[in-house]
This record gives sequence, C-alpha cells and structure tokens, in this order.
Amino acid sequence: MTVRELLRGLPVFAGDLPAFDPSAAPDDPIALFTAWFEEAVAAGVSEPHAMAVATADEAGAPSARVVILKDLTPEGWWFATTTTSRKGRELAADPQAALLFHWREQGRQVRVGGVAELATPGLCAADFRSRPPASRAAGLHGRQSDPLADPAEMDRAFDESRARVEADPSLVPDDWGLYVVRPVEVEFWQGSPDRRHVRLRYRREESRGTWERGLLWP
Ligand SMILES: Cc1cc2nc3c(=O)[nH]c(=O)nc-3n(C[C@H](O)[C@H](O)[C@H](O)COP(=O)(O)O)c2cc1C
Repeated sequence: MTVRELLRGLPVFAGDLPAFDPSAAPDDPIALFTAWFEEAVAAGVSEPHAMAVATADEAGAPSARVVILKDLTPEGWWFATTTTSRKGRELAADPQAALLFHWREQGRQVRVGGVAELATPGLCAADFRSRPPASRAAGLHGRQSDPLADPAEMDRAFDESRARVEADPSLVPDDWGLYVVRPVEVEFWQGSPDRRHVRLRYRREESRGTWERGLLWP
C-alpha cells in the first residue's frame, strides 16, 4: 500500500463529537477555553495540555514545537522553557507568538495569537523549583537547541546536573523562562462529521478592553 493509499484510508472527525453552540458562548475566550479544557480532560483526551507554540525568526520564517501548558490565568496561557533556546531567542527579538491545541478525540482545535512576555525572575525561579528533580537536572545544563556533537556529552552533563540538584535543590539556572502569552485573538473550532464545522473567533478590542467575536466560514 502506498502512503497516499494509507492516508486516504484514515478517518477524520470520526466518532461521537461534542456539540458546540457558539450563540451560548461566554464573552471571554478564556472562560470558553477553560470549559473546553475541562471537557477535554473529562473526555479522556490524551495530553490535552500539550500545545504547539509558533515563533518567527528575524526573516519572518516560522517554526513550531510542542510545549506543556503550565497555567491559564486572566493574563493568558503560560509555558516554561529556556530563554536561550531557539524559541526563547526568537521571542526575545519578536514576542509575537501563536499557540495551537488539537483535541482530536473531540474534533476540536483552539488557536491563540498574542504576545509572549517573560515572567518576573521570582516567578521563573518558582516554576523551576516546582519541577521534579529529573526535569530540574535536564534544565540545568542550559544547552537546549544547541548542536549535540556526541550523545556521551549529554550523559555526562546529566550526571553532573543531577549531582548539582542533589547538592542544592534550590538551584535555578539563569536561562529558565516562564512565559505568558497574552491573547489578541482566540479561535475555537468544532469539527463535525458532515463537515459543517463551527468556527468562533474572538478578537481583542484594545481601546475598550473587551472582546468582539464572530463566526468564520469553515
Ligand atoms: C509532549 C511534549 C511536551 C514538551 N514540553 C516542553 C516544555 O514544556 N518546554 C520545553 O522547553 N520543551 C518542551 N518540549 C520539547 C519542545 O518541543 C522542543 O523540542 C524544545 O523546547 C526545543 O525547541 P526550540 O529548539 O524550538 O526552542 C516538549 C515536547 C513534547 C513532544
């Protein structure tokens, strides 16, 4: 079987997808995201807190990667990474970011466009210290996104970092970054087996500090 044939045989929007009535949606997209997120957890969606984060380099070339959502507050969506990684460097030069959630078991997608802001050093440190020891050890080498010439080098760095975490559990690397993406636009997409998908987009009305919303053609 060719890859093309394999692809044609795969189902999409299969199963019993939830209904979404956009006329009953709340005024604030964070409230709707919270409701959808709780439904995703209740429905047993796998890793619903994994999201793609897209950034762009100086020439505008985009790149995306998956990170874990650490919190959702009225300010926005939070994630943690290193400020020296590719995404960290790109966000320092251009803080515009896009987030994407895909909850395939429910045929749902949420996209967020906004501006990423680095949290205070105190919040970054608190996030790092709340991580399990293995993850703190992994964060200590400060080499994320650097070329790795020899995997043995990583083993040595891990052993060294583990020993440092054991000796001083309060250690926080200088380049640990907790970011909040403050939303400018949020779109909720509900798939339907008959392809009459529903799209509801919220856009921030900066002068009034409110959200305007409307449907989009699927
Ligand atoms: C499910 C999943 C969760 C991840 N969570 C994180 C995370 O929370 N923070 C992080 O820095 N990288 C996380 N990663 C790794 C990133 O996708 C990425 O490889 C890494 O951050 C380097 O990205 P960059 O070189 O574009 O900066 C995760 C990967 C996967 C597949």
